[in-house]
Amino acid sequence: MLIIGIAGGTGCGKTTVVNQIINEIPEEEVGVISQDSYYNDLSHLSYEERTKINFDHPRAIDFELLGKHLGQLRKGKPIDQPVYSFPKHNRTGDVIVTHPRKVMIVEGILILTHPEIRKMFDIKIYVHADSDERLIRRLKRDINERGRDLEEVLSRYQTTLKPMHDQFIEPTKEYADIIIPNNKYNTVAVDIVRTIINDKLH
Ligand SMILES: Nc1ncnc2c1ncn2[C@@H]1O[C@H](COP(=O)(O)OP(=O)(O)O)[C@@H](O)[C@H]1O
Ligand SMILES: Nc1ccn([C@@H]2O[C@H](COP(=O)(O)O)[C@@H](O)[C@H]2O)c(=O)n1
Repeated sequence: MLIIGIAGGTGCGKTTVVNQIINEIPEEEVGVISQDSYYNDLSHLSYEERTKINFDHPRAIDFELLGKHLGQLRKGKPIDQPVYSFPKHNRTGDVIVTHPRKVMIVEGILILTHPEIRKMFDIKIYVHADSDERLIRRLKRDINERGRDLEEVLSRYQTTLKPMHDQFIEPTKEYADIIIPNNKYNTVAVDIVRTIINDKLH
């Protein structure tokens, strides 16, 4: 099994890059795990309390469960990947049964911050886009798809997102084997990663 970790700040285009990479790979050959599925279960908190959580700090992630799941996949066992709801700021209680594949891609802002998780990746990729570009993308996406408004996104950006990005996320670029510049769609970089994967598959 080849496990590829894809990190980078919010809105840099991780999900988009992953979708471009797996686009032409048969479903039974590749699997995707999103770090967002591993936000801590916050069912013990009220909705109001959950809105105040710093979701950009490594402590917000259940790395223990993520590590356990990656270990199970390596051993050829399927996992129950939790389903996350951004509008509810919590796990939904549902799971997606994720089967081990020859290539597993793990994507998320904080996945390279954790030493044990980092060690589990055969290839580490960091997707870079400038912070103004990421903020614009995040605004549009969170308003259209994640049930947020302008005030929510900007206030989260100023209070937690930007400081956490500078403190925890951007520094993990140094661990990357490959850095993908993604201010514009980068088809060349996507093709290179696809070639590496195809090499593993055939
Ligand atoms: N290279 C790009 N140029 C313009 N928009 C992009 C690009 N990559 C992604 N987007 C858009 O930006 C938003 C955030 O991208 P997404 O892949 O969800 O980022 P991430 O997973 O890193 O948070 C999405 O609406 C997506 O369509
Ligand atoms: N309830 C939540 C949980 C997380 N976020 C934000 O999501 C971002 C990470 O996801 P990407 O797809 O953008 O990589 C992160 O910056 C958190 O602020 C949220 O808004 N609400």
